[in-house]
Amino acid sequence: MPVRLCLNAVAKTFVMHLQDGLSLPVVANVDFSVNAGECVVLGGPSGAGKSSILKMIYGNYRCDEGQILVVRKPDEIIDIAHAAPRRMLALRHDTIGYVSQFLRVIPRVSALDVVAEPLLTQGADEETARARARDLLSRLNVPERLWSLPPATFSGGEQQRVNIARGFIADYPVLLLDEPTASLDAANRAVVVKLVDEKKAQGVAMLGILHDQDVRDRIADRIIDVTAFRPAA
Ligand SMILES: Nc1ncnc2c1ncn2[C@@H]1O[C@H](COP(=O)(O)OP(=O)(O)OP(=O)(O)O)[C@@H](O)[C@H]1O
Repeated sequence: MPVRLCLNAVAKTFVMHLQDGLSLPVVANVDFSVNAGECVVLGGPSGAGKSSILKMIYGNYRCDEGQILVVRKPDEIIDIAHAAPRRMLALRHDTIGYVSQFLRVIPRVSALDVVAEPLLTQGADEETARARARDLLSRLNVPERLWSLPPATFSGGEQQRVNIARGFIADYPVLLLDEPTASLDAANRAVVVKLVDEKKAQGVAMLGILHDQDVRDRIADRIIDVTAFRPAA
């Protein structure tokens, strides 16, 4: 399967401006790639830099060195490390999705519309987007009586499942999974495993952080140990 995401010699150092410019090197020489149709999981102990790598790929953290190459179209490869903010926004719109456990609640927007929105912005018609949103909410066992309500008052677990539905609904060639199953029950963890399998079958390249050993064993095609990228002392 073709490569969709490739990190070359990536490095990140945090500079603490309020602490006399103290510098905290987190990762260096990060080299790996993710192919279409596979799910790669970042492993390693707490503080090793897994989230920092994911955040650099999504453009939340600046990448200090190296290249983060993503294939947007067969003839368009973009280096996220040097992408302008506008280009990064375009990538988030059509190329890279991010599924986390936390829902950013939008006031007065129903759960159904929160879930349908990423597909609508990718150009799907309203009927298709809402049908897919209903399907995902129902698969993730969000009670139908909640679909027309804004998720602000939902329980933590319900909000999390709305967020997962929102993360999986659109058709991104690259999907970042940031602890998507944290605190889900076994039945809903199994649904997420199935959703990941379906994305693999569609050729989506996924990179994740998953502390849940059982889910990791079921979805990881490869585990990359981030301690290998520890900066030299
Ligand atoms: N915005 C930031 N400013 C300063 N230091 C940061 C920042 N983000 C992360 N770090 C530091 O970088 C190191 C790696 O953090 P990161 O969250 O990437 O690790 P992780 O492997 O994802 O850990 P965990 O498994 O606990 O989530 C930590 O020492 C953390 O304190």
